Amino acid sequence: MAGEDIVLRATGLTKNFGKLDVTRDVAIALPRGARHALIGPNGAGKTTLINLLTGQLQPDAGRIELEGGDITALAPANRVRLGLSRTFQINTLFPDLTPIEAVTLAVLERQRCAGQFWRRLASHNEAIEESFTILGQLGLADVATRTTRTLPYGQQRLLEIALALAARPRVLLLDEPAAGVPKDESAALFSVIAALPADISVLFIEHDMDIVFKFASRIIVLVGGAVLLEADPQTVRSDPRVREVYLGRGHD
Ligand SMILES: Nc1ncnc2c1ncn2[C@@H]1O[C@H](COP(=O)(O)OP(=O)(O)OP(=O)(O)O)[C@@H](O)[C@H]1O
Repeated sequence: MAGEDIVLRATGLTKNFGKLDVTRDVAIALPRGARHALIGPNGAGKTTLINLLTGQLQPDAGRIELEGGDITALAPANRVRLGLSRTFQINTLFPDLTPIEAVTLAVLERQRCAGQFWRRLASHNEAIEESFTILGQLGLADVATRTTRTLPYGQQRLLEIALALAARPRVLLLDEPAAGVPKDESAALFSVIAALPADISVLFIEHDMDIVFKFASRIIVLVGGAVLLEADPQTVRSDPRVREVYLGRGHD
């Protein structure tokens, strides 16, 4: 749309698994600083859409643009380099490293990719400092030197986000960031996500509607692989089609 600062845009995205249409002509536009939720019943195609955006899957048709550049054919690592990072539903951490070790390695990896790795010692000190800043943003400074496996699960999920932030993303795609976290801790986790730097655009998948309505500025509703509705929380909450999809399938 004219005048809007769209960071990530997908148009006509289509993906089939055999006879199953998992993604059907999907168009999304994520503005700078977005805190958008992607919701939909089980099997709606939410994870598949994230996998298409990040390059884990190739679409059968459609186009994906990051800051106006066509990234549709790029490998996931190249998309990360351009500023598109993600987290996964499942835990992907190294349990024996400490948060500061893990995030510093991720920062060094980013620098290596940018060809700055051989600035050596100064670079390493900067990487450690940057890592402490990232851990601080996520409320993990106090546990920076504890072994990851000893951290409460909510903090491990935040560490996943810290690792994604080490790539300095412009867009962060979070696939159920609170999966496995006790319900009373997930609001705290989402408060931290909401407070991430304002220039990072966030799209998150979340099943808990209380959380979605509290933390999303806009909501994309995916049903049967297609976008049923994209609107503000109030509009989504009162839309009869959305109520039908959820109430009709036993969700609250
Ligand atoms: N690699 C694959 N091969 C075949 N079918 C797949 C594959 N990945 C996903 N599917 C199917 O595509 C559909 C969409 O799956 P997807 O995981 O994207 O949904 P989802 O909305 O993320 O679901 P959930 O909320 O349960 O995580 C499902 O019917 C799933 O079984």
